[in-house]
Amino acid sequence: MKILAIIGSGELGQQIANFAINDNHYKEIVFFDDFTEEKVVNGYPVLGKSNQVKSEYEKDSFDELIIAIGYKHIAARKSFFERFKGIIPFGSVVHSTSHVDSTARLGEGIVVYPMCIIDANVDVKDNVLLNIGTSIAHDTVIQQHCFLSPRVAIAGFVKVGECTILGINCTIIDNVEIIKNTQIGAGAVVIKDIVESGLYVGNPVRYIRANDSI
Ligand SMILES: CC(=O)SCCNC(=O)CCNC(=O)[C@H](O)C(C)(C)COP(=O)(O)OP(=O)(O)OC[C@H]1O[C@@H](n2cnc3c(N)ncnc32)[C@H](O)[C@@H]1OP(=O)(O)O
Repeated sequence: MKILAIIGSGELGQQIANFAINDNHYKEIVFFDDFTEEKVVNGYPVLGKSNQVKSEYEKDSFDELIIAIGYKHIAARKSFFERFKGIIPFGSVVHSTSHVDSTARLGEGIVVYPMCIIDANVDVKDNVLLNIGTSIAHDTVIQQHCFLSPRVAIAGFVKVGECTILGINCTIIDNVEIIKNTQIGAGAVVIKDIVESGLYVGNPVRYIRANDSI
């Protein structure tokens, strides 16, 4: 079994670390974090800042990398992934209680929390996080760096653009396309294409403002 490095030792990183160990995906965890001086977080060592990731990889301190930066900093999520792509191998954690159809494709660096369903021909691109109980129906594509909150429900043939944040319990009907850098609020219902990036809420969704987290 391998050693996983996680960038970000906050709550998200700690959750991913626990899934990775308790669900038997990795044998050890190490953190990198630009914002803590702690040497150990939740029992896992912090090896340094993000500028030490490459040198620690070269010293064999870990095997694979995952970015644990959440929806409040989605641009940083993307930028860390791009900084290390092709230099450090990305890992993934797909919780064993989730169902992934054999025809689905999962990218690098993805995290699938417990009790998710990823149906036939779904394409989840690199560095996407699916939070607990999210369902993605057949032939849907989730582009890179997206953050899906708990219990998001997506119907078939949907296209979600990169760096999109889907709020808890939102619903997207079939054949809809959502442009990149969009944020959808909690419990919202998307019934037609979203062609302008921004923040949307309600049922059916309405645009409220530009998206500050992108
Ligand atoms: C494991 C985890 O925890 S993962 C994270 C899960 N968390 C989420 O999914 C959070 C999703 N966030 C939301 O839904 C937030 O309400 C946001 C991002 C949509 C907006 O937050 P804010 O920027 O603080 O907006 P604010 O509260 O000022 O609301 C702006 C307007 O939108 C309305 N509004 C905000 N959120 C919603 C919503 N989810 N549904 C309907 N209307 C909403 C407000 O009533 C307000 O309307 P008004 O101007 O007519 O009074």
